[in-house]
Amino acid sequence: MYVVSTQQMRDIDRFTIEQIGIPSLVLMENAGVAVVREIEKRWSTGAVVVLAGPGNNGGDGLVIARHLLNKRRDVKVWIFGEEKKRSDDCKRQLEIMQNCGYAVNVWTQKSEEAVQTDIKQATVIVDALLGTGTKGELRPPYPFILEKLKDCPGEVLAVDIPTGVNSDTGEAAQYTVQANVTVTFAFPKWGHFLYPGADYIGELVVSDISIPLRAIDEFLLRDMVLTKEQLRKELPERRAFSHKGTYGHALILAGSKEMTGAPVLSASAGLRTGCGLLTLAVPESAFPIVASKINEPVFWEWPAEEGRFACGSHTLLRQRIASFDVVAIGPGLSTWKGGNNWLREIINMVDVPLILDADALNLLSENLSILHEKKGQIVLTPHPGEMGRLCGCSAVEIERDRVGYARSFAQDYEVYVVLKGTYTLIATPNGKVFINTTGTAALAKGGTGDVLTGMLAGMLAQKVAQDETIEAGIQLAVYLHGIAGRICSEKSIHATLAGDIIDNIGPAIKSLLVASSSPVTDFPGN
Ligand SMILES: NC(=O)C1=CN([C@@H]2O[C@H](COP(=O)(O)OP(=O)(O)OC[C@H]3O[C@@H](n4cnc5c(N)ncnc54)[C@H](OP(=O)(O)O)[C@@H]3O)[C@@H](O)[C@H]2O)[C@H](O)CC1
Ligand SMILES: [K+]
Repeated sequence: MYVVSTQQMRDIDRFTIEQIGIPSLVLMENAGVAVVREIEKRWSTGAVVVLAGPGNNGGDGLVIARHLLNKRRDVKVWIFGEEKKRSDDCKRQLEIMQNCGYAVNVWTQKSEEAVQTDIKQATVIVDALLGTGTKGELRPPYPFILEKLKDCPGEVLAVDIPTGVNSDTGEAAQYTVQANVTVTFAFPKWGHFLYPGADYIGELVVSDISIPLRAIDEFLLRDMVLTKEQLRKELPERRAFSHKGTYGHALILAGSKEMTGAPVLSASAGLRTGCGLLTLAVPESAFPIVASKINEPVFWEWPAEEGRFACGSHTLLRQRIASFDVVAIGPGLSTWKGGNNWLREIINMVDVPLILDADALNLLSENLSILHEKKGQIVLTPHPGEMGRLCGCSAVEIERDRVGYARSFAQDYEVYVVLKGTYTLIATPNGKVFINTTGTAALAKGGTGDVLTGMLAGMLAQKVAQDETIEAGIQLAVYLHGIAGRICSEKSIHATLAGDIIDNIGPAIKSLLVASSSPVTDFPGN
């Protein structure tokens, strides 16, 4: 499913109206009807209050009110903002309401009590105050109204985006509507997925409003939200007549004397994700402990220096490199003086996909230019702190513009960037960004990153062995990691361990194969 910026959505609207010939009022009618469908599905009885602003978001609200009144629902409508500021389509909708004989209350300072009473009595409040046209902190009277919404007993449905959330950056105003459900139109906007705004969205429903498929090519849409429907087709096949060689051979370089758990987590996750063979290289001083914890990988005792990978030991790798379909480096590695050179030799040698995680990213950040010496594709999996070190800024700055940092880094260095977070981003060397929404707070624990690295290695090994491109493999691993986390969180969001995620990779893969009735499927170009 494509995700768009506010400007892209505006351009697509204009194209649909001017070039395709669908009048703006038809788009608005479709938007309103789509919201009514969701209201009827969730709240088939009870009083409704529609709060409408002066722009087209308010216009949508008036359409919603009209259709609900046509169904004889108990609806109170309030319109806010100065009369002279009303958009043309909002004015049209007001006239239509009058022609239908339906009352619309116009907000004035004196209406405070009446609005408050209506809000208190409502089963559902429709927030059609401001949508994608919002700029900056909310001006009066909106803060007052939103303050009242905080204590309302009913639920809130936001039209397009909750009032107060910036639809591009996800910034939230001091007063922001906390929605239970947000119904957006045609395509989700970036602000639906970026923190803190994403926390105000509730369930997200994307509804078709007659935007034509042609708009996708016309505006070169390329950024996407990962969906089950799309990824299901990408899952590597498991054929009856096959053997372990069919599903690829992954090499993971991980661990140090002090960190013996990370290699185990990564290797188990890789094998559970389905690769045929996995070789786990660990420094020889860590080998006895690691080997006592896991049976399935092939082990490789790497010469050690002070309990971590010894420098100057690459000849061994050079001799064996051709047997691997993917290489992952990083979990539990630790950092050391000269480590950047150690990594540089590997980057120079490996011509299959190379995943760099954790301390491999920290070693890399000492001298990023080694990325230009790469022979194959590189996948970096930073969390915001590691991304900050790579970009020379703080994690806070990264979080302020996750999409921008991930996209430009991936393009500048021609690598894939998997920027971890509640909604993990995947940025590609050619400038696309994918967003994954399957994350859960259960994953906010040490070791889950090691699991993701293993899953990436396991999935990419299969893709490479089957001569497929790695982009979908990266998407699948990230998506399934989140689903496995979600399955764990059904038991306990607090108590989930990284190992539990591994145990649920199987159920996660299985769930991908089950068709869902996800509401975020009703959009063009899926
Ligand atoms: N394809 C679609 O997605 C369709 C979407 N529709 C709906 O249209 C809105 C966008 O409508 P627009 O008229 O562009 O903008 P809004 O209604 O969101 O808001 C404009 C008014 O809000 C005022 N405003 C802006 N910022 C603030 C603020 N911080 N405080 C108070 N008031 C604010 C603004 O006033 P200005 O003085 O700033 O100009 C405007 O009065 C979209 O979200 C969808 O819901 C279409 O209906 C169908 C197609
Ligand atoms: K809104």
